[in-house]
Amino acid sequence: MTKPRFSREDALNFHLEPSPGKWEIQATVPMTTQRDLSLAYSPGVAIPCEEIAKTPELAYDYTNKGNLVAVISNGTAVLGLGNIGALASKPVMEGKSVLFKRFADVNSIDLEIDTEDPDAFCNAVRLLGPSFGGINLEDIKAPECFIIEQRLKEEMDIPVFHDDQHGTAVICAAGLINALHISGKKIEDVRIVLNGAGAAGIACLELLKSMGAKHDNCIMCDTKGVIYQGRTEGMNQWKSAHAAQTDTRTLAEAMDGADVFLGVSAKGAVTPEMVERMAPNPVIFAMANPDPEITPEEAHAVRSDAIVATGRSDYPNQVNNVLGFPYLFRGALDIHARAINDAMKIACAEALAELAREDVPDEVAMAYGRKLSFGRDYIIPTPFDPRLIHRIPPYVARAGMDTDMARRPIIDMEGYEESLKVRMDPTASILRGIHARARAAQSTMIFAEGDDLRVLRAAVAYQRSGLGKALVVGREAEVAEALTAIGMPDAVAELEVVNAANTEHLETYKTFLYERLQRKGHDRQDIHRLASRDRHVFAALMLAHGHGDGMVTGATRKSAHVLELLNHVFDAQPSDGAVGVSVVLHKGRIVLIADTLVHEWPDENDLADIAERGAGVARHMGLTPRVAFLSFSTFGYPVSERATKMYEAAAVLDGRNVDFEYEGEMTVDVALNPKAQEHYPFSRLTGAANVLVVPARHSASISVKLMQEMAGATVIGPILTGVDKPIQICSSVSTSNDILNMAIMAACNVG
Ligand SMILES: NC(=O)C1=CN([C@@H]2O[C@H](COP(=O)(O)OP(=O)(O)OC[C@H]3O[C@@H](n4cnc5c(N)ncnc54)[C@H](OP(=O)(O)O)[C@@H]3O)[C@@H](O)[C@H]2O)C=CC1
Ligand SMILES: CC(=O)C(=O)O
Ligand SMILES: [Mg+2]
Repeated sequence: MTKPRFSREDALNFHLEPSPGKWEIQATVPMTTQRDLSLAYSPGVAIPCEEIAKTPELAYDYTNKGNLVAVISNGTAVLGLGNIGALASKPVMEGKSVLFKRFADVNSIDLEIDTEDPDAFCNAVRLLGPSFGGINLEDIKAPECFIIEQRLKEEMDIPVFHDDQHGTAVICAAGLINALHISGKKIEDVRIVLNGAGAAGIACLELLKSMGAKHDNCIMCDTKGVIYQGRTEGMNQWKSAHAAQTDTRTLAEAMDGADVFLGVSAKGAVTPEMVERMAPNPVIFAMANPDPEITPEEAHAVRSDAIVATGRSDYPNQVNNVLGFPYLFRGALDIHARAINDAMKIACAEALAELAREDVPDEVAMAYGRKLSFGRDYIIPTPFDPRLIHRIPPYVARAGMDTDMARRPIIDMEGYEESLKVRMDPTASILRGIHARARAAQSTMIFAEGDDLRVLRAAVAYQRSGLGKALVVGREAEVAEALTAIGMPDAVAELEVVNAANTEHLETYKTFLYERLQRKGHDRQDIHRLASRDRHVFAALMLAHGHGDGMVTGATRKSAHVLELLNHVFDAQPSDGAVGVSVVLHKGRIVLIADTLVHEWPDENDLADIAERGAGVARHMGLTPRVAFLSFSTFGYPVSERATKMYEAAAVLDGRNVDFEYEGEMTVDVALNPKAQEHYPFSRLTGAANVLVVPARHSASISVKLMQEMAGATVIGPILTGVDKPIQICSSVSTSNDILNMAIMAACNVG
């Protein structure tokens, strides 16, 4: 079994910070003035109430019902953990809610209902109907889940969808369509063994049979073995429907010569011996969570011809319902569906299977750090594929419309697909791309400030996330003590601690430093002190000598001071072409601001350099650069001496033949707002600028910090560019996550 890339405490901390749990609620309307209050609440709120009372359909217009799904569980079959109860299931349900938001912009709330009685459960859910556009039932054990879902579907006029049943079945079907495509077999001919006759198992087999699998070719097993005709022990009506006419009694016997194994049972239920006896090119979907029935390593060890999938994200071929429910509900909500029917499920499965067979665009490859192409290790799209959101819901919506499920059909399908494309926050995929590139680079990262707890957490996270090796500069005993104090004693053995006392390179470092500084007033004693006592200088020396691929520092000292120290080892002066670029992420927008670190008062030539560096960073991040030189005037008005260098900088670039758009001078609102740009039809910008070159370091700092404090923007940087090696300088208020982000920037050398 591959070791998870996180520890128990990582998982607990993830749920504890920044606030307990995984989501919170935000208002979408202004709530500042007396007027806001009287519109949002009494008396203004009475008007939409009256309208909805007259025309219930208007609830989709005047409330959040139409984009709100409840994830509801009683905690009786939580992943493969079993019946752990409603309260303990809450982390999974909160997780499902945030997946809805992240992947399909569906608002979702988790509700845990503390009863195992189907009647009580149904009553509770049915009465909640008016609040939601759909109900996602989750992790409710069989056979109660069948009764519950059936009854709620009859009683409610919105989609009720038990994801463990149908979500799993849809993804399993999509994966199987493609796995059989590769193994050259037909669904009508294959012998299928399915282990786990619960919610997921029954639904998977039902869907596959409706797609052509033959009843006589399918054997279903549970904890008692094969479900055969005439068996009485541990049976129910749903299992009986799939009872096979067979002499086999155990899973092992059933697997003999089988073409397909589908597991929705429990960890380790399948042995290598069972897999060994399967037919040529066997298909093995070991979908139990969190641990599969058999690992891909174990299966491949005995059958190199096997096509293997699991429910996990850390192996290729993740057959997990996360690929389905966000898009099924997106499509259903967008037609104000009454239900999610079989046609919509099959449309989803076919669309997913088709997408995996298509050429994978570079943006997906970039997000995964490797090129994916249809084959044994890529039979199903990956969950972070940005095409899913605009490719799958239209199929679901159309199938719903064709089968009379839509209260409000979509008229302009093309427009709908376009609206889905811009619906998701593009910054997420950009950050993911950078993350994946860092992972592919496997850089050894030097964390200079090993005495700082935030830095230690970031170093541990860097290494445990599989991004590469983390070297921490500090004293061994102090690092060990600090890690233990923050509840990470396991990390002591994982991290390599480096210092002047334990390196064999100190003399080499000192000689190098003396050569650089001997004519700048430093004697040998100063050099010794700098190299062996100053961790910023020591870390920079390691980097300069190739004893690490990048470095992160600055969490404990002011960045100007750190930059001064780094200049002892590297050439990072304004005259050397060094530039600091800060990345501001807010409400789905990404804007780079420069120079936030190096040039105090740049002239027009420096500003042109800064523009080029900024454009370079933008390109590295996967953006097409559009540079604006900012001022408080736009194209010469109001006239001001201070704006001169900003339009002159654009003229300097004219002479450099650069291959990106730039324009200036202009105010920041003109730069960022294409509507405002319409007043200047001669402008060379074809859209909102994404690289803002500001007149001086103070204006850079003010704008970045204002965005951070007032708007709550995420800021990465300043990213130091134009220096020989990847060095990133964090700010002293950085969190461990900010420091990790800087390490990731250094690792994929965006500077
Ligand atoms: N990859 C994915 O997307 C999904 C994976 N799953 C996974 O599938 C599993 C089952 O979930 P769900 O259907 O909701 O749960 P249920 O409780 O409804 O059903 C579990 C079924 O598995 C059977 N079972 C349990 N252990 C074994 C075993 N060792 N050998 C054979 N059969 C066994 C049970 O048998 P019996 O009837 O005899 O008690 C029962 O039929 C879980 O691990 C879950 O995480 C579920 C949904 C989605
Ligand atoms: C993925 C999922 O829903 C489960 O394992 O239960
Ligand atoms: Mg589940």
